[in-house]
Amino acid sequence: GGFTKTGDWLDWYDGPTRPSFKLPPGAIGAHCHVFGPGEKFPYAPERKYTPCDASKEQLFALRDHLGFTRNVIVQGTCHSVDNRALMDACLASNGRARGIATVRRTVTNEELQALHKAGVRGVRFNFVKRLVDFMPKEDLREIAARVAKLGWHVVIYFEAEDLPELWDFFTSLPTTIVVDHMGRPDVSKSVDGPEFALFLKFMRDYKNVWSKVTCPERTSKTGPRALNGEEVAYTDVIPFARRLVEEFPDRVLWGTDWPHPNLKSHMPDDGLLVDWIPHIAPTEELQYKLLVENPMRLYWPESGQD
Ligand SMILES: O=C(O)/C=C(\C=C(/O)C(=O)O)C(=O)O
Repeated sequence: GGFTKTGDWLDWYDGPTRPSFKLPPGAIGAHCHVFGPGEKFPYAPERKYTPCDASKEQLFALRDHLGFTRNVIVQGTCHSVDNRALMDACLASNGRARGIATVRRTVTNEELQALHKAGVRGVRFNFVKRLVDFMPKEDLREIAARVAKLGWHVVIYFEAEDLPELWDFFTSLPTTIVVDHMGRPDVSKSVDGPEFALFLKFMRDYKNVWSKVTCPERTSKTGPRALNGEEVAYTDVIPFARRLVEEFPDRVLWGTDWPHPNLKSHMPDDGLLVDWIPHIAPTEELQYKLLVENPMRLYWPESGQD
């Protein structure tokens, strides 16, 4: 167990525990990354951080160790618009991985077709300042309109305080929208406060908006071990994730976010992250929607059955 440190942030947790929570058959980890390996898939010169290498083989081994059947792999900003590592992992997965790519408006139709053939089903728009220099909104609108024709959706990553200014842009997108990490709520504020109320309004008023109830380790102030000694991790994030699961049971997704880029305070044991799921999805029905039905409908619709 434990972690080593390369570059400017912690490496992923080596030797994760086997979860005590039994994932339902067909469970899908709907947010993770592959990084490099750098000598085969070089990191983008314009990146704002250099990750540790995190290969498809290591991702698939973790998938099997935790008990997932499929993965959705999300392009990391450290690879920018070079989706080769993502495509390589999806193609190597025997249909068990789908991808979310990053593209510029100059992407050709042939490139989009190749991405689709590899298993890509969406693009990611990132509004986190420490990760990227933003693309112009008109570029993003054009990309969204083009990928909508492929049946793809748009994954958005932003910080809660930026939702008001991004509201008009987000609510004008023509596709399904999947929000990364609940829009990073400030969990020191009340779950019934005005800040999270805006996010709830986003999902209540726009039925095409989904959210990943992920990354408690990025927003929690109580940290990996509750200060109250309950031994439940990230207790301050549970009310936010649970509210979304219970109010929007058909529009939530979950994933480990392995290999957890840019974490500095600690590195979560992925097995313990899986054990967090029953705290936010307290019934078998909610767990099955979160982990199987919803991601299957969005990423493997052709498979019909779960
Ligand atoms: O892995 C995550 O989803 C979160 C982060 C990084 C990225 O998403 C990325 O570089 O693409 C972060 O918050 O640093």
